[in-house]
Amino acid sequence: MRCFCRKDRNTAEGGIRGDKGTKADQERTPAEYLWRVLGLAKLEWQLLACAIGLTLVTSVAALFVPHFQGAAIDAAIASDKEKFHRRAALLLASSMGVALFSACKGACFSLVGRRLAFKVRTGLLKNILSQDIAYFDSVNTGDLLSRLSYDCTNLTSPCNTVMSLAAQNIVVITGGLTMCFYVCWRLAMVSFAVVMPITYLIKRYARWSQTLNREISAMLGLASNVANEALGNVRTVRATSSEDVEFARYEEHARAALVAGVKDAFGGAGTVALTNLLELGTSVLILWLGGGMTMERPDPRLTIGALITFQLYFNAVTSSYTALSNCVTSLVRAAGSASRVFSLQDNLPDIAPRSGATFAPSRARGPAVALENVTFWYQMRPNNIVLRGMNVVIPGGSTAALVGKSGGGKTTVVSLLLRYYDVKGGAITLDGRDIRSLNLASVHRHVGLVMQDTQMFNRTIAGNIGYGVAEEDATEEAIEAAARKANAHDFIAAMPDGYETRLGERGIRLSGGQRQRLAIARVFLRHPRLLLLDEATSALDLESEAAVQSALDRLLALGGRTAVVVAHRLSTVRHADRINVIADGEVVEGGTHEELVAREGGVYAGLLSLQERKKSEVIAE
Ligand SMILES: Nc1ncnc2c1ncn2[C@@H]1O[C@H](COP(=O)(O)OP(=O)(O)OP(=O)(O)O)[C@@H](O)[C@H]1O
Repeated sequence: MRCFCRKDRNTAEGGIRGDKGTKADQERTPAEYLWRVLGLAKLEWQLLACAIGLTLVTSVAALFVPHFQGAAIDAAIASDKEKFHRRAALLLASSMGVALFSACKGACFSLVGRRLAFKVRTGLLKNILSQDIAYFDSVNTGDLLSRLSYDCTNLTSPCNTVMSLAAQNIVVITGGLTMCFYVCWRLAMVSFAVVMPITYLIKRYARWSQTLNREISAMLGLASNVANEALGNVRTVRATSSEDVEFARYEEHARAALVAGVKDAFGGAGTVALTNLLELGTSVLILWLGGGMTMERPDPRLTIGALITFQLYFNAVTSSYTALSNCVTSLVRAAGSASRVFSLQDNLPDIAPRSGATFAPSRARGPAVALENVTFWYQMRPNNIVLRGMNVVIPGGSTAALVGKSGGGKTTVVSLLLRYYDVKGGAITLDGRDIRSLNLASVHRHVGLVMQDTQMFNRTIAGNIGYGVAEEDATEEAIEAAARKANAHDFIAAMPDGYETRLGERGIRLSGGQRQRLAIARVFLRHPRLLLLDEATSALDLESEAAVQSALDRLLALGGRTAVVVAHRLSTVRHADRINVIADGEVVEGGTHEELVAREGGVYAGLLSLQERKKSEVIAE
């Protein structure tokens, strides 16, 4: 934790970060947390009102139990049978009332708690998904999963116990104290002197426990990240026999969480032991003083029944007080988790996905795209200027290629066109309108994307092709037609379950070329106006490349669209209307294939001859 705090906030992992930079993580006090949870609980007001009503009834009924118990004992000592039977019947009725009402009350609070947990969890995931891509560059998935599971549980689990216990115990404490003073004020004055030291002890422990629990959350987040990474890359782990290394990394973080948990457990046990000791000591004191009062002759100040009644009320008050203090402890502890959940839930992304004007490109041709003097760097590497005043003009309906050496900034241009990030200087326009003024969802509706490493979901093939397309457009026929155009139908039809075949996590049950063809089918189904192809064939072997390339050519031949093609292999962009050669974040050359080849000593001509030489070497081999 200390190392984490020492890191440069610009590039450190974790914390809340938007597209424009880091944001302060909000610290919440237990009171603020309580207020916030009550705000959420307000939405369940009918159930909550019912639960609180039942709590009051239960607590009042519980207050009568010791009274009837003491009265019955006094009647038994006085050998008054009739009075004894009446008191015993009242005792039975009040005990049965307590049992019944407390069961109903428990069910109501439990329902409120579960509904709260559901709201917090779903709200959090919704908010995580709307965060800026810059945020995902800086966090690890394990930490997010830990916030969604561990912190959400930690945050909401005290809710139902706290709300249930707080209401009940406040009634018991108020009523119990009144009854204690009513039965014997002298004994009451002596007994309640223990309250102060107990309060102090519990307060100290709660603060310490909060720090420890924040540390546990952070460590579990790190551990979960290691597990997530190791399981996601399990093939690499196996191929390099690194199971022990990954296990050791996981164990290190899990052990740190365990050590903090053990400290918390010992601290909690110590506080409970001291509190109990104080309570037991006071009980002995009550017995000693009260017993003396019952033995006074000829007029004892206290009957034996009254002493027992007092003792029962005192026990009820102290155990309610301890329960109430535990509520405070768990609230303080939950405040640590609350800050991790609510700070993320409150964070509005810098790039608002739902605001802005609707984008509607013409159906006849795709949108005109322009990069005007664009400057850009990534938040995580502010010293590495990726684009330095880049200018690219792509007329509507044309195909523009971006080529150049690795690391030049080609994929970054695609990310900016998708508005994963906002430019730091200059502007990107679609049909002359700044992309920042447009509604992001309406832009994405018209974009078809094929990346080098296509992402698939653990759903059926049909579900993957229809991903992100409105249900009415993703009919069986439309999906099959798209798959045929993408050269994917044959291999899909050869599978026993056809279009219903499940792909496994990240589409692991398909080859790279097959995944690419599904991605192309997905694009066919979307009828995009703007096509973005980022190194779509560069990770494939020659045979897969041919199948994918012919599907891509079919895609590019569709009318009414603008295309931006990023390619390593220059043969794939030969027919582009304009080829932009990018180096060090700038366009250093531009023109058609023929124009660029004709340029003596040009970068493109150099790259092309290098690639031709390599190809002929491979063929010769
Ligand atoms: N998410 C990121 N955070 C920080 N730096 C990044 C990020 N993505 C890319 N970079 C850096 O930005 C620069 C440009 O990367 P980019 O991926 O745009 O290049 P490219 O021309 O597409 O390369 P390639 O052809 O190898 O894909 C590189 O220096 C890279 O290290």
